[in-house]
Amino acid sequence: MHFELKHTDPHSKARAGLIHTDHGTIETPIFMPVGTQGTVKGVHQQELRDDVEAQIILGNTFHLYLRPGLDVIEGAGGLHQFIGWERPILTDSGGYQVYSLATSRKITEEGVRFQSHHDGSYHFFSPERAIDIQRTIGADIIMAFDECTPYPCEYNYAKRSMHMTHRWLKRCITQMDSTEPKYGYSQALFPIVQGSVYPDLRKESAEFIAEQHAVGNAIGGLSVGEPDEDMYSMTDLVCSILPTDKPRYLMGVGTPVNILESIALGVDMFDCVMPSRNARHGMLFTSEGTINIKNHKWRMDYSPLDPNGTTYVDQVYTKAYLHHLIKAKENLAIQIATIHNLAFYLALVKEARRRILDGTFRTWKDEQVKKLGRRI
Ligand SMILES: N#Cc1ccc(CCNc2nc3cc4nc(N)[nH]c(=O)c4cc3[nH]2)cc1
Repeated sequence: MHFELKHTDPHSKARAGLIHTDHGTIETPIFMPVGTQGTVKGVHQQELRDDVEAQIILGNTFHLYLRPGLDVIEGAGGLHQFIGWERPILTDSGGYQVYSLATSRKITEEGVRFQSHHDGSYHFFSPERAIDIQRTIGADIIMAFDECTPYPCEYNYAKRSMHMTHRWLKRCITQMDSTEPKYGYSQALFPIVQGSVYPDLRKESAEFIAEQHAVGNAIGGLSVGEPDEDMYSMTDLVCSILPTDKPRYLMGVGTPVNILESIALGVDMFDCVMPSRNARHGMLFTSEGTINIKNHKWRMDYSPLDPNGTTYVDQVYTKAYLHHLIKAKENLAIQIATIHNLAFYLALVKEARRRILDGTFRTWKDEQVKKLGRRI
């Protein structure tokens, strides 16, 4: 994997680039739809490719390891083969999911012991194990095994947690360097910056991660309940330290406004369950603001989902129809709403990239931020 920085906006820290992987090239800034269990819920891989125009999707080590299990994925020849997705995949290492999902978990220097939320069985993830599991899943970009520091937390807790993540990172790098890809294409390891919302810890963590000279770097421990201002200030500080010639991935972010503001701070990659999760609850992101399609006001509104929408669902289906489907709890409702929201996120970052390249990003971003926050 290698990153080509094509252009940096003169009026902000926004960048446009290309990430070259063995499964194809990704244009940055990019949004990565989340396919936790090997599927972006409710959407076919072909729709992801052709209608959403997704360039890379996320899988999840913690979930895939528990179900369907590594034997099933390895037997298929890796996750790309198993799910029929030929473009790039990134897997998160499980650090965040163990912390947010496992029934019980015990963290020691060695790793994390946890109980499956499916059947109560006990499991153990060490940094080495997390790398081996991601080798078996076969994603193009894999994440270091870290502790996502909870928010809020005391300074000393954040410091101890960050230093353990740094020790775990060294173990991940050693394990990565002493193992090979299993399916014949290369895999890249991204380290993850921690340090909670403490500037001195964030600086120390960003400097430590930068010293590892990885092919890409992630910013973790954010979008965990902290105020947006803290997310932006920590992101700005970390991006000012991370190398400019490597992609920066801000994990778990976020709303359309969070994404545009973070692009302006120098972030290149994003993932968030929000567009797909909101879709399942009837919350649509549109060019004029957010819509709750369950609201009675849409019952006889025969206008398209989004007149400026980029995919066929935006033109073919009306607000009234989707209102009916979601009220009737029809499966098609989730499919239409999810394709719409994901296409909205991909179109947003695609337009941001175009604006960065033609030098109009800053004013466009400020206009968008005003519109996107509106509820209609
Ligand atoms: N709807 C919805 C919705 C649900 C959850 C979220 C928060 C996602 N935030 C988030 N994901 C993360 C993953 C992460 N993975 C790892 N390995 N490490 C992190 O520090 C980390 C931090 C994260 N922060 C945001 C929106």
